[in-house]
Amino acid sequence: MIVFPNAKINIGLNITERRLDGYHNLETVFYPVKIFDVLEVIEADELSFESSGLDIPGRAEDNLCIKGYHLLKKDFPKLPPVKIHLHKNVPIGAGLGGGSANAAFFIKLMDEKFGLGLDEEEMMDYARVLGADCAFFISNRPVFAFEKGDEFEPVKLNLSAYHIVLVMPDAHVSTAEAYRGVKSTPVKETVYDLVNMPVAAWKKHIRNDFEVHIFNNHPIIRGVKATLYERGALYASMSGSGASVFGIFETRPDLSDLEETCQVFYGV
Ligand SMILES: C[C@@](CO)(OP(=O)(O)O)[C@H](O)COP(=O)(O)OP(=O)(O)OC[C@H]1O[C@@H](n2ccc(N)nc2=O)[C@H](O)[C@@H]1O
Ligand SMILES: Nc1ncnc2c1ncn2[C@@H]1O[C@H](COP(=O)(O)OP(=O)(O)O)[C@@H](O)[C@H]1O
Repeated sequence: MIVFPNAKINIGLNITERRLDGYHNLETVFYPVKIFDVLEVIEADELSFESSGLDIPGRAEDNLCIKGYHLLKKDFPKLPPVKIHLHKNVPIGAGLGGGSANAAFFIKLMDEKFGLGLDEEEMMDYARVLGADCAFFISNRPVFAFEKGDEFEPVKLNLSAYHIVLVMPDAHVSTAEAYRGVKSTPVKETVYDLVNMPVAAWKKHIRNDFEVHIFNNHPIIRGVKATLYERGALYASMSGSGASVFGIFETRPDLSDLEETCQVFYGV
């Protein structure tokens, strides 16, 4: 069975407070975008994981798909071993939730392939164990996310009339690095309401709290955002903890100069 896990972008990201468990409470809107990995699972004699495409840092046994398998196996001991092949295309350390999407799609695939009978809420509970933004990819619809980024409220947001461009500069930001340097600030207006404004008004109101210190550590990312605005973006922002930056345009911009140093995805 083959599925195509997609990426997400964050529209607004406010870190509202540090929690007693070491995590942070946040507010953001998760929006799915059309950049895809390919994930194939077949029944096999033993459990295995292999990948092609982009190199995934870390050991195969730490891959979120394998972690997802062990998590399900605890509750479904009769699950047979599987061979997992992941073709990695979504940039890593990009703030695009690629690993989380793989894990969530793995859970959905296993549920369907082996008739586990899980409903959406149950699959989201498994996903939450694997990563804060993992549960979003179970429903994979635009949501306002709060608490650790793993509680959701649906939002009516449709950006299909726009041309979204995603730029991945030659920089890598780990989620842990991003949270270590962030300053939490209370929100005056919630992004749940702010996304109802016209996209052209977002620039003045919607911010990503990680940008301040990540731009200082990685000025190349600040430069990409500035370029997107110069080329006519209605709104541009780093996604999640970076390093990718997205721009929302009315029409496809010319970013051929950026393509020399960055990976550019048009029309996502
Ligand atoms: C920053 C965000 C924003 O959408 O996405 P990415 O940029 O990674 O895609 C998410 O909060 C990333 O969620 P996720 O990548 O699932 O994080 P996890 O694996 O659960 O946590 C990695 C580390 O980040 C920190 N962390 C994560 C989530 C959170 N609400 N508070 C935190 O402080 C913790 O130090 C944790 O050990
Ligand atoms: N299936 C996977 N795809 C990508 N990264 C994975 C996966 N499983 C585990 N990881 C680990 O998660 C880290 C973060 O990956 P990713 O989710 O792509 O980044 P981000 O949190 O910035 O969106 C990687 O450095 C890698 O070590």
